[in-house]
Amino acid sequence: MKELRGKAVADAHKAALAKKLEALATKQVVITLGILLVGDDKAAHMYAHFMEKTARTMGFAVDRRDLPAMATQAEVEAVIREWNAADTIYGVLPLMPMPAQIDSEYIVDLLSPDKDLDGLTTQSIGRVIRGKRGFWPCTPRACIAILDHYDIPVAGKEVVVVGRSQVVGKPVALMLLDRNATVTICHSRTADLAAKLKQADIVIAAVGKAHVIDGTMIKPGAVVIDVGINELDGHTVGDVNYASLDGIASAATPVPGGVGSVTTTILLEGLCEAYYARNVDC
Ligand SMILES: Nc1nc(=O)c2c([nH]1)NC[C@@H]1CN(c3ccc(C(=O)N[C@@H](CCC(=O)O)C(=O)O)cc3)C=[N+]21
Repeated sequence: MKELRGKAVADAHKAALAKKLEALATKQVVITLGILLVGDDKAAHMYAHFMEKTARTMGFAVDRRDLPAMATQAEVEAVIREWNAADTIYGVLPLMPMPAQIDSEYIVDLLSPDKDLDGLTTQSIGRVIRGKRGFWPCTPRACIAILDHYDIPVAGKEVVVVGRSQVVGKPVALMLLDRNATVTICHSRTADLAAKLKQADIVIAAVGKAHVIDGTMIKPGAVVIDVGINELDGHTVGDVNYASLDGIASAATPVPGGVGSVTTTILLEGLCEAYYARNVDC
């Protein structure tokens, strides 16, 4: 079974991005990423840390705001309004989930769609549905980047997406539909998940439950893209029991070291696109 490592994909995208940034560095251009973290969700803190570190290493500026778990709606809104109006802020990453007292859907839709790098706003989702250019959610884009990097054909293939979240399941299904796959979306109410999975040439696992899928449920030769990032006995594991795929799947992404390690670079590509979108003459 071929291991679809995210690092090779991230490195290829980073190399192309570094070239673009080199050209901008000569013009003393400062491109700032706004990172908004509210509360103490562990995964959100981890991602904010990865994102800030990678952004600074690549030469971007970062304005990171960590608000306490008891922050008020007004305090969170104030940061988004400030960044919407700030010329040097080209993109914003509002980490999810936010604490229960915050209306995060309202916060997301307050964000200017031109700075919505993670494709969370209603307008960005609408662009995905219409197949229009714009900021599509980064994790689905990372899945597609991995399939492209390893030359895995999608057109005409049976794809089963497991999970129907707004940030992964639904957008990735639409993006694969856009590439002429035949897509089935399975979820917690699907009657016979194993039977559906057995039809799949490509499986996108985006459930958020450790090892909910194993090799007995996979068609021999299928490709498995595992979006899950779960804790199990102190380790990070995916939605798929990776070891059980051996001898069954033809290729699969590991967790960690698969999709997760690509999303950071995809978001920073969007940050650079946002700069060019606003400075078309450059
Ligand atoms: N608006 C928003 N967008 C997100 O995309 C988002 C979010 N909020 N909130 C938090 C979750 C979590 N998340 C991760 C992405 C990559 C890794 C990652 O790079 N993981 C590495 C290492 C994992 C490990 O070593 O534990 C890997 O999979 O190789 C982790 C976590 C994005 N999130």
